[in-house]
Amino acid sequence: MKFLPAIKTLLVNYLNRGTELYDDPEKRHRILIINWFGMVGFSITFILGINAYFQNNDHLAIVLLLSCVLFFLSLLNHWKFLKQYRFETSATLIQLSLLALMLYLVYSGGANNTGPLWVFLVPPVMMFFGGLKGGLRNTSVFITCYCIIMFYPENQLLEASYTHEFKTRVLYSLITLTFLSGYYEYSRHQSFQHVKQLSAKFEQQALRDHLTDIPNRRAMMEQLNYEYARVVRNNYDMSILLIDVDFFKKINDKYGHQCGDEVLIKLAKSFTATLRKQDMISRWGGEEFLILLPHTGFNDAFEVAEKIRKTIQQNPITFDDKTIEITVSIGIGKADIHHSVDSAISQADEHLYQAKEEGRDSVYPKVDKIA
Ligand SMILES: Nc1nc2c(ncn2[C@@H]2O[C@H](COP(=O)(O)OP(=O)(O)OP(=O)(O)O)[C@@H](O)[C@H]2O)c(=O)[nH]1
Repeated sequence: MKFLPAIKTLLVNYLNRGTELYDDPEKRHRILIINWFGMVGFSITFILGINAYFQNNDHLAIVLLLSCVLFFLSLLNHWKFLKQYRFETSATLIQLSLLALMLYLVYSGGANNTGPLWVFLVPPVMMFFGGLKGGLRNTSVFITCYCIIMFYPENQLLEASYTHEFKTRVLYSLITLTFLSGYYEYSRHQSFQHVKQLSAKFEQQALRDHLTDIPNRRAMMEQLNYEYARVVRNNYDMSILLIDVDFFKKINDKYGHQCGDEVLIKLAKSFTATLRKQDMISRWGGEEFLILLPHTGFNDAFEVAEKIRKTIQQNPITFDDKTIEITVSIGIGKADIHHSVDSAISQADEHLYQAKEEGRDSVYPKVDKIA
């Protein structure tokens, strides 16, 4: 029994082969199905083919072993083209092999006239591979072919012989199963879409600050690293502004925490309105905001910072009929091929400290202090 976990790992690894190449869950699902059905189809047709051979049912043995080869080829093609997403061809090949095999079993009766019992595989497998639309289309084509073979006048298209009741019962069951499989596929798709939307929403929420509804620190770190990769590639500058609200504790103490929250929301809006489209603002933490200015050197960053400082200073915030004078201090940091994102953040932090030391309502360094 010790080998059971090893077999399980082997099977899971086999089934997931190639799924790691894609992020899209739909593609991963399709790869999983091809791996799974390719293996099941290959094994079953191989075993039944050998069995038919030993029972001297040569025709059936040939058809089954031929299908087995087709399943194997589709798997080979699938693995070969995994990275190019050309495994659609494999999916089509598997479906065609299955449909042809099923029609042959209906026509010939298979082993002791039990062949038509396999046709119940068709609706679920077609839905798995083709989704609701493709599955319904392929199953309808199959049912039409089934009807032509089974109900052609005087059984001229049949090698086996079945009773009329048997043919119709199989047909009714097949149609019922088609509806059930279709409904199952529809619900699966709906739940899948729902989960996808939810996870996109959560992902979005995880990157936004709940209070101000601007990107949070995590989102900013992602963007800083993304932007820095471009800085290194193209050898240009980028600047960051670290903004801190002056004496914010006093606002909370004097007007209450709710007012403090409102001030932060309005400040976030004001910063956003002042910036260019390509700039990005984030709530860095508490009463601190960090702005990313791509493609911007110290001089231009200073101008932007001054504009922000003056706008805040000249536009007091109103809350419950009270007018609250606000000022901010801003530290500038610069990243280039020699200075990483982390060093730019530390620099902005030091400069913010200098701006506070200068008496607040200030930007540091000043243009004239920039070498
Ligand atoms: N209302 C509100 N207050 C916050 C929030 N986050 C942080 N604060 C408050 O912000 C205040 C920051 O105070 P300090 O770090 O002492 O700084 P300051 O009063 O702004 O003084 P300086 O930075 O030196 O000008 C603290 O009282 C925090 O409780 C928030 O989301 N909402």
